[in-house]
Amino acid sequence: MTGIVQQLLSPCEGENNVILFEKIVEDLCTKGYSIQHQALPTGLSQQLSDCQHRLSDHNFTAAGIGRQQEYQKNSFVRTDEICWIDGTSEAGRRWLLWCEELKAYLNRRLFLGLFSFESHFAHYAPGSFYKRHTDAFKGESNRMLSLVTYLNADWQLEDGGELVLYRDEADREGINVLPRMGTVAIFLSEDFPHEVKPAKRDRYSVAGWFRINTTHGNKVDPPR
Ligand SMILES: O=C(O)CCC(=O)C(=O)O
Ligand SMILES: [Fe+2]
Repeated sequence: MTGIVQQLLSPCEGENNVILFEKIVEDLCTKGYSIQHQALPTGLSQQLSDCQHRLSDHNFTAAGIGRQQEYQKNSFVRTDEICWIDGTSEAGRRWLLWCEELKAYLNRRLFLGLFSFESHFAHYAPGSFYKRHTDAFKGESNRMLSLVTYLNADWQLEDGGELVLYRDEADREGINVLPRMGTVAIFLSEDFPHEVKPAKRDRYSVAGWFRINTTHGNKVDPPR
């Protein structure tokens, strides 16, 4: 663990993280994905939720698909709104540090060579969705691991809005994940098509990606 991260964590929080991170490692090795409930350190989900609610509407923009020049809004595919997390808020900083710690742990245990992390708040208004998609295409992207955490208290089955994670292209059934406060879903970005079903309530989350560095020759890896 890096010094700065260690300083900001209580000993107990550090230990809990290691137990959780090890479960994630085991799941990633055996299944390629991991779903963990009440995974975030005490208070962090609530802190993120408060932070997201304090952000006003103008901080959020309609989400798009694709990267850089190919980036485009496409309301057939997704209708959520997003706001990137840059670490200017206390909640954002704590979240980024936790993800940094997870990244270091995964690199140490699995030699993944994860290099950077990017994440955003997302808001799905009632009826919003994100159709079946893959976060990275084989050989084309440097997104290696996708991570989502949810910020919705008292979410019930009838509220809809599940994340459905498909084991491969042929899988039509999938694994359903309710977007409940503190649940974390993490999966190999290239291997798991997934979708967000329309919800009946406002659905709040943070989605993020661990990336490897694809800088080579004189082509520098862009930040996003
Ligand atoms: O919110 C979720 O459950 C998943 C979001 C997602 O797939 C994405 O932002 O790429
Ligand atoms: Fe996705």
